[in-house]
Amino acid sequence: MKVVVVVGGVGGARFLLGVKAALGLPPIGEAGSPHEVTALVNTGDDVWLHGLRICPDLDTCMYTLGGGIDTERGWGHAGETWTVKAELEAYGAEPTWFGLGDKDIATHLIRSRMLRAGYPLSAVTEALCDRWRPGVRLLPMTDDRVETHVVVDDPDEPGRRKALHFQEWWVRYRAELPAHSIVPVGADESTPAPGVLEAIEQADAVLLAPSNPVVSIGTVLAVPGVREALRKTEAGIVGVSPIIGRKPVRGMADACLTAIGVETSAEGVGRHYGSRQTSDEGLLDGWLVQKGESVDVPGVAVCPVPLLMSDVEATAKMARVALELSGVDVD
Ligand SMILES: O=c1nc2n(C[C@H](O)[C@H](O)[C@H](O)CO)c3cc(O)ccc3cc-2c(=O)[nH]1
Repeated sequence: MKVVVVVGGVGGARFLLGVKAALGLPPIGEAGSPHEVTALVNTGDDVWLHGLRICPDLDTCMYTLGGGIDTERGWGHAGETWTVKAELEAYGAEPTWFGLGDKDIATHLIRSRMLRAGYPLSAVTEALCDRWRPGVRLLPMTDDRVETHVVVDDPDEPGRRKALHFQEWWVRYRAELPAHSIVPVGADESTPAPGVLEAIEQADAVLLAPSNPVVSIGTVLAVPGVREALRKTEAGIVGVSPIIGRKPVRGMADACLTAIGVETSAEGVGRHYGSRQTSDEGLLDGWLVQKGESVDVPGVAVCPVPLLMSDVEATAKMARVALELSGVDVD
C-alpha cells in the first residue's frame, strides 16, 4: 500500500511513528515491507543561520524516525552539547536566540556543502537519510527556496510593521507578537520537488498530519500543483485535527490560526481545509477529531477518536482509524 502523509515538524514526526506502527513497520529505523510511506515535508521553516542551511521539519522527521531525536525538545539530537553555540555567543555572533547543537551542526554542514555544490534539497535529504534510515521517504515539498515570514508590529518601533522570518517569530518571540499576516515567501514561484506529485497521484491513502494547519500543512499546500494533485487523486484524504477543545495539542497553532481568521477548534480547522466533495478548493474526505467533541464539517466524514499521541501505540490506533476512514484496509 502507498501512503502519503503531509507533515510539518514535531507533531508530524510523532504521527509518522504511528503510521509506521499501524502498517506493521518498526516506528524507528528501516525494514522491508509491502507498504511505502512518503512524507511530504514543510520547508517553509527553513533558514540560513551562521552560514548554515537549517531545515527544522525535515530534520525533526529524520531524527525522530531514525532514533536520534531529543524526545523532550522534539527537535535536535538526543544527548546534545552546545559548545559551538557558546563560542558563537562569545564572539557576539548573532543570532544567539537560536540553539544550534554540536551534533546538529554536522547535519547542517553536510547539507550546506551539498547545496553549495548544486545538489537540490531532495537529493541532500536522501543523502542524509542514508545514514538515518527513517523507514519512510522524506520529500521536501519543493527544492526551491520558500521561507515563511510573519508580519508583526515592530517591537522596536511602535507604529511600524516588519516581516520576521518564521524562526525569529517562533523562537525569539515565542509567537507572542500578534501576526498581521503569515506569508510563505517564494511559494508562488516554487514547484513541487521531484516525486511529490507522483506520490500523491499513486497514493492509496493521503493523511494530513496533526501539524500546524497554517505554517506547516498550509505551506505545503501553497506549493503550486500540490492542492490540485490532492483534489485529483483516487486516494481518500483524511486529516487529523491538531486542536483539542480550543487549544492546540502543542506548539502555537492558535497564534497562526488567529492570524488567518480561522477559529481555533477542530471544526474551524476542518472547515478551513474544506470538503473535497462539496467545495472546489476543499481537500478532506475524512476528519479525525477528539473523542467526545461534536464537530460538524459539511461534506466530510467526521470521526471522533482519542487524539493524544501519548505514545506510539496510541498514535498507531489513531493512524489506523485515519487509514481505514480513507478507504484502505490496514492488515
Ligand atoms: O524553540 C526553539 N526551537 C528550535 N528549533 C525548533 C524549530 O524552531 C521548530 O521545530 C520548527 O521550526 C517549528 O516546527 C530548532 C530546530 C532545528 O532543526 C534546529 C535548531 C532549533 C533550535 C530551536 C531553538 O533554539 N528553540
